Amino acid sequence: MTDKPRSGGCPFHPGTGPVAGRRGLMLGLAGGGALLLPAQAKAQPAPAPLMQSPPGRDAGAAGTALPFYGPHQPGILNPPPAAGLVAAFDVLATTPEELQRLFRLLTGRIAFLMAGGTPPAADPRFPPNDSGILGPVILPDGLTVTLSVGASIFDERFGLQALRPRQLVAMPRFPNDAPDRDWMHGDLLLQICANTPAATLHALRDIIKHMPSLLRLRWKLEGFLPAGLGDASAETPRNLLGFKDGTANLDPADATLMDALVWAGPAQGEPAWAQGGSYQVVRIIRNFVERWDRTPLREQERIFGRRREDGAPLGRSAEHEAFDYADDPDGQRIALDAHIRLANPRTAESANSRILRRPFNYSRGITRAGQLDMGLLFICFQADLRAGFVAVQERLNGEPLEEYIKPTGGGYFFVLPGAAGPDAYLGQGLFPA
Ligand SMILES: C=CC1=C(C)c2cc3[nH]c(cc4nc(cc5[nH]c(cc1n2)c(C)c5CCC(=O)O)C(CCC(=O)O)=C4C)c(C)c3C=C
Ligand SMILES: [Fe+2]
Repeated sequence: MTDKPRSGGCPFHPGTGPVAGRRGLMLGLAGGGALLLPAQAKAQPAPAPLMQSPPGRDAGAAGTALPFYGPHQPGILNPPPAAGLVAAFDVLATTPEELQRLFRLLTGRIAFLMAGGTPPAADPRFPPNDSGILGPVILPDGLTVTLSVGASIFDERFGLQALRPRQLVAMPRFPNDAPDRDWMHGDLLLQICANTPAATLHALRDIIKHMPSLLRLRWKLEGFLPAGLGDASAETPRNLLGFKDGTANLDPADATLMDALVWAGPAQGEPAWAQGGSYQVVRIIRNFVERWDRTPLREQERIFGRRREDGAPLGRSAEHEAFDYADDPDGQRIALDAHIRLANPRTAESANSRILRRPFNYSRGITRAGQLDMGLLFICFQADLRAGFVAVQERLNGEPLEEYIKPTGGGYFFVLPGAAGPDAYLGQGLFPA
């Protein structure tokens, strides 16, 4: 993580915010617990045990608070935890001033939720201050909330047309797509990730409750990973087609690589305010799992170009073995139209199209035809949308995997730069000082 934690309290609940330290952050809770908040998700000792933890939960994990303040928002470089959802909103604000108020309010809620604390008791004649689903003390549980904007926020409503990130448009339809407009686009997107679904839903409900006149939910999808990655050394999680997904991802610990391929700014021709942001692509991709489960293993592996059992590239012996296609020009080992070969042909030219993937699996009931409605909540980040996602997707168009997948929703968004400190707010650069 490149986020630098700073000291800061919640503007709504003074005294509940974290106190910054170089290596870790201590948070005092009303319930009597003391939490060690790791400043960097990797290279940190295990969080200190809590005196008060939810029954049956790993106390250390529940107490983990990730830093919110810094040049970039959280939820991009830190390893994805077990639960992640995306929620797209239409903005009900009608003036630039109301939009600014919305960004300030959102920032305050996110800073509070990520730090954790005790909501103040309310007069019982009024609605409680908190949903209560996490109990009386809100444990951060590795929560990150990442705020992005869609192209529509730059329409005529708020006078922001000249500030639109230059590649931010409504996501177009790709050849294999079956777009469902009820599950697409949005003025704002929140990506909410945590160790448990309860923590993500708690955060979503808190945010919705606190800004009823400013936001309307447009669509939402909850995702999960078989076991949260927790740290970078954890085993690569499997998708719902049974394959390890994330093996050849960019290394988020490589700051030079992140600067070149993930973080946008004037170097990519973006407006100055966008420095430290990133293009976020969300794709809801249904998997036809009934058909997949009746497909021979050899065919499944040919389609991806990797072994199902251990994720090794076909013809190699280990998941993370370095390789390219120079010794396999005719596709004897890895077919020319295998997913990994099209996605990244490993040529000098395709090096520019590498993207940071951060997908979750999803499962949302059944279709009208009585089939399982599950698949991949594909999420990726890049500094340059055309050079990144669009170039990769165009190479994938027509791939054999398409027989088993159907993209139905999602959108293009731009992750706002991080809030520098407690006096700053997300989206601040969009408004005159
Ligand atoms: C446009 C970008 C991509 C989409 C959309 C996409 C969908 C998708 N992918 C899988 C499963 C796997 N993908 C894997 C690798 C991989 N995928 C992409 C891009 C998109 N995938 C890239 C850039 C890569 C890395 C290629 C490389 O550098 O070698 C793998 C292999 C393991 C891994 O490296 O992660 C799997 C498995 C599904 C199921 C899916 C849509 C439903
Ligand atoms: Fe993929």
